Amino acid sequence: MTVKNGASTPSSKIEKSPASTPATKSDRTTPALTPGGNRATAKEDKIVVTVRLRPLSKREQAAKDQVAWECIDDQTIVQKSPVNDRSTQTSSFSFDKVFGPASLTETVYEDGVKNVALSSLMGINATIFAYGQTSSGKTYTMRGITEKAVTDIYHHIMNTPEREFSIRISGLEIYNENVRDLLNSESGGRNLKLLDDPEKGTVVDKLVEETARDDVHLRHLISICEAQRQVGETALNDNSSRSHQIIRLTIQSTLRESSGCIRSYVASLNFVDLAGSERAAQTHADGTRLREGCHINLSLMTLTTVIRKLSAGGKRTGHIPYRDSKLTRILQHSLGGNARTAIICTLSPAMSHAEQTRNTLYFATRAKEKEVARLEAELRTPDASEKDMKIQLMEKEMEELRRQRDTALSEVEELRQKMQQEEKVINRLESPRPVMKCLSFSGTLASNMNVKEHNKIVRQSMRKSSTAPFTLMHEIRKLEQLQEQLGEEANRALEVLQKEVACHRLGNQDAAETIAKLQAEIREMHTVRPDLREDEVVATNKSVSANLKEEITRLHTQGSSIANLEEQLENVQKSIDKLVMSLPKYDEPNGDGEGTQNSKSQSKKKKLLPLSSSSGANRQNLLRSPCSPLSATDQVVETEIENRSPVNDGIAAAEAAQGIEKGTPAKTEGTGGGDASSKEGSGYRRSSSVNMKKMKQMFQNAAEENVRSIRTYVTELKERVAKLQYQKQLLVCQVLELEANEAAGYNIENDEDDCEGNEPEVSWTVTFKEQRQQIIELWDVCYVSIIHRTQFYLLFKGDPADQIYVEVELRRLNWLQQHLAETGNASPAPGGDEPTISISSSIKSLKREREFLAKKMTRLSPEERDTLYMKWNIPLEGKHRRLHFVSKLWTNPHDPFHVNESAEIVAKLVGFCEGGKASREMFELNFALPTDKRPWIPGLNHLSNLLL
Ligand SMILES: Nc1ncnc2c1ncn2[C@@H]1O[C@H](COP(=O)(O)OP(=O)(O)OP(=O)(O)O)[C@@H](O)[C@H]1O
Repeated sequence: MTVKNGASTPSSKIEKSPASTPATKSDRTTPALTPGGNRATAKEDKIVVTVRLRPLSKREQAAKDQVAWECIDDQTIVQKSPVNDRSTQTSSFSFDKVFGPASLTETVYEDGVKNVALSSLMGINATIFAYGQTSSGKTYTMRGITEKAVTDIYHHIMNTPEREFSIRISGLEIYNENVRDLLNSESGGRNLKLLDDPEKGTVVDKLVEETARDDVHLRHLISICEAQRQVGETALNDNSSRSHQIIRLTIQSTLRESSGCIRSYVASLNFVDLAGSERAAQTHADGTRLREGCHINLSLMTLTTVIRKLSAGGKRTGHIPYRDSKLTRILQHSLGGNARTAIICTLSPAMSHAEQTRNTLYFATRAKEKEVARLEAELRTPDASEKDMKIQLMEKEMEELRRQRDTALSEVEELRQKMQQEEKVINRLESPRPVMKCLSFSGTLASNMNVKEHNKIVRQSMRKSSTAPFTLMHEIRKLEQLQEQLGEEANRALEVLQKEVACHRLGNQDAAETIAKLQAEIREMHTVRPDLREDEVVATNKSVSANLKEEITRLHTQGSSIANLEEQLENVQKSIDKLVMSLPKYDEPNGDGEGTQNSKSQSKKKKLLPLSSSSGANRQNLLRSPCSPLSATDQVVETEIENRSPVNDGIAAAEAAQGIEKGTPAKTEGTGGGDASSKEGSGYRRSSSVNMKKMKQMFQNAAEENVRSIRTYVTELKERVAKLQYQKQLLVCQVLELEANEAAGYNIENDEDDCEGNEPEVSWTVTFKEQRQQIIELWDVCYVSIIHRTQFYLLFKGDPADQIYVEVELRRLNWLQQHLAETGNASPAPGGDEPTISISSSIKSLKREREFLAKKMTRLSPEERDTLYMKWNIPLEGKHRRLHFVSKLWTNPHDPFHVNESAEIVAKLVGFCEGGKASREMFELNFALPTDKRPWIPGLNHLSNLLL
């Protein structure tokens, strides 16, 4: 925070009763801190308070109302008063900025709001309030401000290609302490509940939150909120001046690099258009007495009280009544803590409204006092710049923690050895011989009693000095054990799995090669031996089929080992989960910057999983996994530095407040160590200056990071297993195709001929797109299972390694299409073992599948369902809307957007879409189902029969 010295504000020269204004109050104590703002650049303030004076309205002009206020410079507004006015009321007010009647909203935004609003892009919560009496211009100002903020936000996004942004929006209105969703027209003004979330604070239950696709979409959603509020106005008459509107943007951004680091910001930006302030003022005018018939706006009153209490700053203010109203509960984190706030107080210039205007200015003054109080409190610390330096030191120390941890561990090791030696010395002292030796050696001890006393003192002093290292060592040993347990278990399991997967991959490669060979042979037969007789072709087909069958049998035997493999993967997953559960949760400071002494039960939990030097081998193994390109500690450091959420800042603040000295070992006193402690092992003293709590946190983070990387690795393994399974099934398809051709007496079409004409330079990407589109269209005409489509679509996205799957799927579908065309609606062969695939059986299967998915719609919340119904034009009041909705999925193969969305929805319904990892999780899920539970995949009925 830069503080400019000096200049008194212009207001101090004009004020009639300076003592009553906050400006002079501050001037008296710390002249550099006038709220008017020469003190500091507004952009650095946590609360920026500005006022905007609108022009006289037409109505006021018509009523010949007089202009009562004047902005004499860009920070001061004064009341014009008749010459003979002897009132002692304050007539001059100073703020960060004062905007006169000619000011544009753009200027108000640029000078009073922009910096606060844009801090939300850096992970700092920000709130913009418009406060003022009815018709003073709150909505007028707030609309323009919101519009400009949206423009700037998207401008920033465009200019920050290295980060990926996501913006979510929600809107609500608080009227008469009822919370109404402004984005959900169907809620019919339902009062939403407020819930206390231990992590997020107060949350509005069932509030719709939409993700904005782009700026146009975001503006559209904002306009829906505005429109909803207007609907409410008509229905509730006067509610515009009594209701508060909050539009909340949640802005999240992540660095687009595959470093595996979290490196993300998330913060909310609230635009709050408050109710007319005269409601609160009326009640104030009467003290706390309720005026009969006048409905008091509880939220606004509480907001005023909260601001007043906060403005008492360093003085003991006691309880801050955030919870007394819905508005202050919802905005609690934006009013206190590390959030940034801009308050725009809108004023009518009319003489007839002078009193209300004055009340608004008092409110603005109190709000600014809050900032002044904060700064004063900051200045009361011995040296503000020293505090800044401490924060910087802390940040630097984050980088050094890894090194310090290693140093600490090796020092502990040294200490342990030293102590062992000391123990030996003690033992020698306790035994008779060493006593004699000691006696004879020193020659200064007069009696046996003296020797005993001496030994006792030595022992006591050694034990005292050893208390802290013992505790630390004990702690570290426990951590090492846990770490080793995790490392060994995971490494052992992974090693086995890696081997098995490699074997299976080899086996399947063999199979693929066999097919390729067989196909080549067939091609040869057609090209080299055109003279081949039909019966010879059939015979050859049979042998091809037999070969493939052999292959399938082999794969089938592999099936059980794949199942084993999956089981083992599950076990690894479970043991990892168990270990993760056993990881202790460390106390974290709360948002108010106070170190939370978490519940006793938490503090009783087991301690940490460190990466200790002695478990270096395990650590190396774990970190060598493909998903962990950075060392865990690097990641922790980066995450902590990047993630400047108020909570994290709170940690730093809390520690600063507790006066934790970092990197200044000499100042730290060992507990119970006494002189002996301070003399003994300076190495340990250095390590003990490292904040133990932080060090533990580092260990925990590192261990968790390892677990995460193992998890990712296991997920990858699972994916590979799923692909192997799929490959196996596709091979079965080939046999099926051959058999069908054989039964129909066809020669095998050499589809490879199609490929021969392809220019080699045609890129796989282009081919993939074309083939996938063909596949999508064929799925549609063949009534293929939509779960299968979803799986395939999400799993095979154009990776060159997918080529074989895409080609075989295309081939299978071509065959299926032909087959369906030929069999038409043929019934199953009477007495036949295998059901014939027909159009009607496929349609039936598909219908059953849609019914199954309709039931799965319960996986979505009612709000999610309603949003989807609206989007997909399903009447919300329809009786069978779930089925109606599901029946629309995967019905338009020509619309890529439709296809993509259908796939995502189906994936979600089946339950493998969480965390946006549909493609990873979905495949295994499908194959995890017993084949008899997946009867809807045409063609796979055959396969399962063959496989069983
Ligand atoms: N700075 C301004 N310049 C010109 N006209 C303004 C300005 N501010 C407000 N107005 C006009 O004054 C009228 C009242 O403004 P607005 O509706 O924004 O007030 P409000 O404080 O939101 O009122 P309410 O509390 O009833 O919602 C509107 O017609 C608006 O166009």
